[in-house]
Amino acid sequence: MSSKPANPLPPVPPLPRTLILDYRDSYTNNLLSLFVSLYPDDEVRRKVVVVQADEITWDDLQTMLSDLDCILLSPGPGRPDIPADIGFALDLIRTTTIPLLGICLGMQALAVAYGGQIINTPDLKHGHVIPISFNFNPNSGSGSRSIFDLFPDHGNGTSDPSVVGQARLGSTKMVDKDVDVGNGKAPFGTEVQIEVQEEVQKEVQEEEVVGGQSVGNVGMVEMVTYNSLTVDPVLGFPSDELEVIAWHDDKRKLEDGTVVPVKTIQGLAHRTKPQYGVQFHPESIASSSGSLLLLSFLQKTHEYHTSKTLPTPTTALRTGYPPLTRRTLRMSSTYRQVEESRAASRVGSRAGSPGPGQGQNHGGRGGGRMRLVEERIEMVQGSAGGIEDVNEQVFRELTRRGNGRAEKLGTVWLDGVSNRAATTSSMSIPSFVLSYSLRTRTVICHFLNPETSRVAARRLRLSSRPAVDTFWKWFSRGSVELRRRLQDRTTGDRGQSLDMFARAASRRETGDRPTDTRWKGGWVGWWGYEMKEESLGGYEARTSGKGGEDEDGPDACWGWCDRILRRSKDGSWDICGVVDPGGQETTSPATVQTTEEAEDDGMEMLEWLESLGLQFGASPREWEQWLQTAKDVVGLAVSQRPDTRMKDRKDVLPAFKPLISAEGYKTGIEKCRKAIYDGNSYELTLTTRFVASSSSSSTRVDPLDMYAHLRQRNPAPYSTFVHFPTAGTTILSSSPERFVRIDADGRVEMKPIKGTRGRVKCVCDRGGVDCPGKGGPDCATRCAKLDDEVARELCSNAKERAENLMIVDLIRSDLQSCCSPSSVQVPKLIALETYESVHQLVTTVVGRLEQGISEIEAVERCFPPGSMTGAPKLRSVQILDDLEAPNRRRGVYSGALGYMGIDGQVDLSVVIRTIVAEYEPVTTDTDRQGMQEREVRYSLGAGGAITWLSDPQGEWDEVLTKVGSVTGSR
Ligand SMILES: C=C(O[C@@H]1C=C(C(=O)O)C=C[C@H]1O)C(=O)O
Ligand SMILES: NC(=O)CC[C@H](N)C(=O)O
Repeated sequence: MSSKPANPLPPVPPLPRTLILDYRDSYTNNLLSLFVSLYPDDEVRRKVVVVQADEITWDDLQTMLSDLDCILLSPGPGRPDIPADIGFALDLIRTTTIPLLGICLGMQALAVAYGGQIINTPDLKHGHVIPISFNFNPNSGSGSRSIFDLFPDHGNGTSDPSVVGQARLGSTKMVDKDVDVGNGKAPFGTEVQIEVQEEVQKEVQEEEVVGGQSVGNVGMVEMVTYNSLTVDPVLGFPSDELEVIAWHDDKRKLEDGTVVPVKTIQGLAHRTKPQYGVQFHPESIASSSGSLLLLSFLQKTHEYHTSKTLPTPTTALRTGYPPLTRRTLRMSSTYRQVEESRAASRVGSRAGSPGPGQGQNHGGRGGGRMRLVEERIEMVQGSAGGIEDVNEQVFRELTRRGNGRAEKLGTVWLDGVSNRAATTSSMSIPSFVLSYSLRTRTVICHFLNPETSRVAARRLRLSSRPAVDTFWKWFSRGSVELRRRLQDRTTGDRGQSLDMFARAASRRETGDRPTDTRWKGGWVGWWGYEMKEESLGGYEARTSGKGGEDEDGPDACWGWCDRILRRSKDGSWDICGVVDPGGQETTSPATVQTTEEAEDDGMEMLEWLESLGLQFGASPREWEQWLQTAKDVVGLAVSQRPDTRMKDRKDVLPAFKPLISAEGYKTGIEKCRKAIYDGNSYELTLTTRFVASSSSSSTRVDPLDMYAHLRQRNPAPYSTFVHFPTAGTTILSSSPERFVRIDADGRVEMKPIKGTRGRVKCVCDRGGVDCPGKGGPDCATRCAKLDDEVARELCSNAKERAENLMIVDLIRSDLQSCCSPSSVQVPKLIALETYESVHQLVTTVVGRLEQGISEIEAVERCFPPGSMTGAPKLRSVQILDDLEAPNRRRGVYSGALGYMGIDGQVDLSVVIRTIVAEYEPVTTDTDRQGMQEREVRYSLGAGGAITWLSDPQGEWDEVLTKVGSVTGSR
């Protein structure tokens, strides 16, 4: 093969005003990536708008039409012949005159609008890259009915089929024969079809052998498909109206088992109107030449608007198109959010939309004068135990010294453990804890009454306007406002004041990476899976799915941690946190109401917390005390002999039992496959839970002992211990999966995992009789080799790669809703990562926050984690709500756990491989004594992504492997 340089990009027309109607597909926003490959971000933001199809009416659309130059109909779940799925699209297709491009569901709608029928595609394969053959017109330009005219290497007289595969924008093969396919004369799916297909294949082969000039009009390109349904090429195919311009050589299994070749329609064009459709997904990260397809459509759009036959006003657009009007832009929820946030930040010190009373109390209690401070303790790891054991000792010692605060309000340990390298570890005791219940729309704040040192609780009902005020929005506004108060810091009289904001601001301009990305204090806690009710557009909560009373733990819970003890990778320790030079030691009891009954309404977060007498930073004296405590704690721990309890940790975990049987889970898998077959989902992350209770164990085990066991036997990058007794919840996590990390300068990174294999481990030294390497002197080497083979198989497994790709495309689309469009990139696609007990396929997706979007809003827009839902997210989540034991919530499992720092940094894991301990909340001193007696319910969620190709037994085994990585039972 020669190495001719890629074709230059064909001329790009002025960007027409484009409406993308989103049918709640989780990929639609990726179309923006195609636009920004051709036009600058700013222009795309002004001229391209994504609107949820179910949020506008046919009448709304009529009023928008004069503001639009072309329309894209997105992919989506469901069927184009079901009105509830497709809305007014069929009317739109039949009546509109402006250019229109339908993608997947959108193309199917094009066919149905003109009388076509929808059937199941013969060979369901979601997320696979398949070859697409297409027609093109060598003399493209007006009159051509194909939107493949620009595909390499066509139209510039340099067509050399032997090199086209290396062209910049994708791999394409050309043949030199004009084959008459699918234009109505030789309908698809017939005997003739098969002959045609063979003929095409022969031509392709001959062409490759001969390697001569391509003058013909059939090309090939590789694209990703996500469809279960397809346009029937034979029955009712509206050949008077539509022409087939692309197809895939597929196969269909007949009832007698024989497999026959068939073609599936992959591209359509209207014979007279500027309307086109493609069945594949040009916007997928694994599709090639998607931008060329869009460019071709936009060229056709421009040709249409500059055509002499059209009325004058349209012809006048020859030189460019105006931006969309604000009214049209406001139909997009992303636009509205960005606009609101920007307006709010222009108002001055206000963060989000000001709520009632916000800002009235800002001058109080040291507001605006807080500083981030960091001080080294200079204590390096001692000789006792391994480095990780020292961490544990420090944590235990810190808990003991918490003056009862740890016992009453809780402890957090952002651990992160690795067997391979030393990691950082951060510990803290919250000064107050917020928990939120979706059912009552109430936030409860637990804190210590400074007079009595007892736990006090105050409730706040969010305003009665759920659409306007969600916990996400309330919390985001308050947190942004809190962050603002750090901005005017001056350097402290002692210690190093971290001028995070000055640096972050300059980094935004220079693009440098922040140097210190460690946690510096702020919120630690979790977003439970059910918080999707307030984050996922279009979601309708099941009324019966809220669980019984005993299941009613908080849906989100965040503890404020302003004093942190941290260990660096080199083993040294430091303290870090927020200091409020004007802060006071005690709060005037007169300002604090501590009764459970007191309930506030609709106040903004800061205003409310301050009315309770709470502070966000330590006073200088408290900071001194903190430094002393930290020194003592670390000093003692590093000099101590290892705690003997650490030595023998066998069997500290209770025996977990599955909530449903293997058969029950497999029935769920079949239901998932049915939903996929029907076109309602492409992939569903089906989960279940394994449960245990303290009453079922013979001896009561302290959750911290359990966690200590877990961090040793299954070290994971997101190992975390969060203990919030007032919320009745303790979390023991060994999650390997990053949900989202956001740097202080707005860089976002998500790392979805899909594809799991248990590792092969030599167990000879543990007296294993059934060692996979069969024992003997070379057993360890044999096991390592087997382990390698397992990893290799995983990496090349088409089904696992497809599972990963589907989530990656979904996550790219999630990020497109909060990041600037051209910043969303995939630096690492489907890479192997190996952990203590499993191999995983992991992808890295990055972006940069759109100005005006806060980090918590970004988390909200991506929540719940796509790897726990499947795709498309909304429809899949609704299906899973019904499938997974309808009376149970997923709770903490499947949500996000970690920190949201005061400096704007966020690091959250996906809550998997995690034990959640739940009990009656401990809120009074009497209760606390009773805690030893109270029953603790432990649960461990596990599941996996189900696709059409799933094997039920294999999937159940995968669930057991995941559970086993936590319990050690496998
Ligand atoms: C559902 C779980 O894991 C999810 C599913 C995975 C898979 O299907 O391979 C991998 C990681 C997680 O995103 C779980 O661990 O419970
Ligand atoms: N990605 C899509 O748009 C899918 C369309 C349709 N639901 C199908 O399964 O065929």
